[in-house]
Amino acid sequence: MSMGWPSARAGQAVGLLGGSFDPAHEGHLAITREAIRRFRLDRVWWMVSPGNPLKERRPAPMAQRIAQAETVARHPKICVTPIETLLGTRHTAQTLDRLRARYVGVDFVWLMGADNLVQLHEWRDWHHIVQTVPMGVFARPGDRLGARLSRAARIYRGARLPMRAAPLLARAPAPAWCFVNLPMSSASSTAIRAAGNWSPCMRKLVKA
Ligand SMILES: Nc1ncnc2c1ncn2[C@@H]1O[C@H](COP(=O)(O)OP(=O)(O)OP(=O)(O)O)[C@@H](O)[C@H]1O
Ligand SMILES: O=C(O)c1ccc[n+]([C@@H]2O[C@H](COP(=O)([O-])O)[C@@H](O)[C@H]2O)c1
Repeated sequence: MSMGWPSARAGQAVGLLGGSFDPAHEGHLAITREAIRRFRLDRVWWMVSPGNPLKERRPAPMAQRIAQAETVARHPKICVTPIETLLGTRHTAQTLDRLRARYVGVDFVWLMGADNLVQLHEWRDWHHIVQTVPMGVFARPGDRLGARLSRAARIYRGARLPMRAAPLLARAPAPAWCFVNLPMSSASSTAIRAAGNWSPCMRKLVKA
């Protein structure tokens, strides 16, 4: 398990999938594979969050979520990282500012599911986020319409790129975003927790 700083060179395009990963699942992997292919990304960092500022529930311990996410991230371009813990940040706007200062010349793309576009206007400094990083948004069951009608989508409708321009997203000046209509995955951490599947999966990991 790598708990250090992930590597990236100037000129590379790096997707950032921030999340609780409590636990990680096939939905995370599916959107990451699509992002790599459609946005021509060199790497995707799964940024395992110390805790979503809008969620009251405390997630499982960081080391446990990282270890489990690494078993799901079966792709040579995915790096699972606790980088927000290293940076000492929790809000995405601040994380992005720190990453840009540390990884000069790297083109970052923010990746998220449609459920997060629906509530993006509740995030701290959300206009700053949209205006400084291109974003790839992925359809999620139940959230497609809500995402289309969301405040962020309406305010920034002029910055939406058509799918045929997806290969240019990482190099596009913000604001710029793409909505990806992929075969949707109904996987969710909430469903896994509700089914009580987190603990058995960790027991297997501990034994291995
Ligand atoms: N099945 C999915 N389809 C599209 N996007 C997804 C899917 N699962 C997760 N995501 C996106 O991945 C990011 C990280 O998600 P997160 O770790 O919170 O998982 P989650 O399944 O949404 O968790 P929870 O159910 O606890 O809210 C978010 O931007 C989320 O929208
Ligand atoms: O910055 C904020 O205000 C903010 C509010 C809600 C969520 N986020 C980020 O959105 C990402 C997805 O969160 P989650 O819990 O849906 O996996 C994760 O990186 C969070 O830190 C960020």
